[in-house]
Amino acid sequence: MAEAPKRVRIRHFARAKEQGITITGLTSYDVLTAQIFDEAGIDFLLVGDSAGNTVLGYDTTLPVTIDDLIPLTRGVVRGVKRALVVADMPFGSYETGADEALHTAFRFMKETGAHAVKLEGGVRSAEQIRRIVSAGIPVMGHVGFTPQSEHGLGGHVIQGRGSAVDQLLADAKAVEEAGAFAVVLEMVPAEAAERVTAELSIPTISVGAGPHCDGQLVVWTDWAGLTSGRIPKFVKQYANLRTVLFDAAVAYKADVESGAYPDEAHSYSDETAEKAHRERE
Ligand SMILES: Nc1nc(=O)c2c([nH]1)NC[C@@H]1CN(c3ccc(C(=O)N[C@@H](CCC(=O)O)C(=O)O)cc3)CN21
Ligand SMILES: CC(C)C(=O)C(=O)O
Ligand SMILES: [Mg+2]
Repeated sequence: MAEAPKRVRIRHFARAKEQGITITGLTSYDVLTAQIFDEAGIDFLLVGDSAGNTVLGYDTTLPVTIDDLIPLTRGVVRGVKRALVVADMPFGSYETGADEALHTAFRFMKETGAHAVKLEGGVRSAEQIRRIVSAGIPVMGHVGFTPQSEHGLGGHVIQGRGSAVDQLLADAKAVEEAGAFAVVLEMVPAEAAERVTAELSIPTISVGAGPHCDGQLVVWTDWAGLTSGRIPKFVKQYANLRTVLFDAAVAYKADVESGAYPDEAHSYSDETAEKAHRERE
């Protein structure tokens, strides 16, 4: 998306699709990364329930609660001037029906200042999306591989292969018809994502869904080389923060143990001694 908008709004998502301008998103879970990504011109920040993996150390997103995500989302909102902030609704916070979904969306909007919410599921979540949108809250959909149903789907399985593209398309269309302003396609073949993107009027956002979507999104800790262990095949690494921080920690420990840190420049002294020191210089 061009730098132009002062603040990214859902109309800029629609305009980007019309004009063929690609939308860029990253996850964020704290104020410092939000400031950096916002200054870099990233169009939207998702405070993902992937925080379960990246912040809280769980193996899946299933244990993540609304109360876990609210303070993280608040931090991200405080860090942005331009980017649109999307709050991810966690597992167990919207599935029982439209009332529960709207109640959860209200909590995120009132308690965090986020600009939109996201929830997983196509046909099965259409009533929830419709109700939240009718209350004036923008919704981002999420179809294809939906991590909150990882056990139901039987693992990290690519969705929409072969004839399963029909179900993918039906889910994406249900999200669009329910009033969502954009839809995430996660872990689907590039050809299937291309077809969905062509058939929808709202922008598609790829998470491992190839180059033909209207936007791209990635979990920032994977992309920056901070995540330990395996990262999904679709992630390209743009930095190696794990090595940067490891080397810094090793150097710091060595300096502390040798007495090289803290030196005079990084210590306070008595005021009068400090003044005398300055006068000597
Ligand atoms: N750190 C992180 N990155 C993510 O992309 C992410 C999360 N956490 N948590 C929520 C979901 C879960 N997602 C995932 C998790 C794992 C794979 C993965 O390991 N995929 C394998 C192939 C499948 C397998 O063998 O398990 C791959 O190599 O792409 C993909 C998406 C995407 N989301
Ligand atoms: C992977 C993205 C789409 C997500 O839902 C998350 O980060 O929680
Ligand atoms: Mg999520």
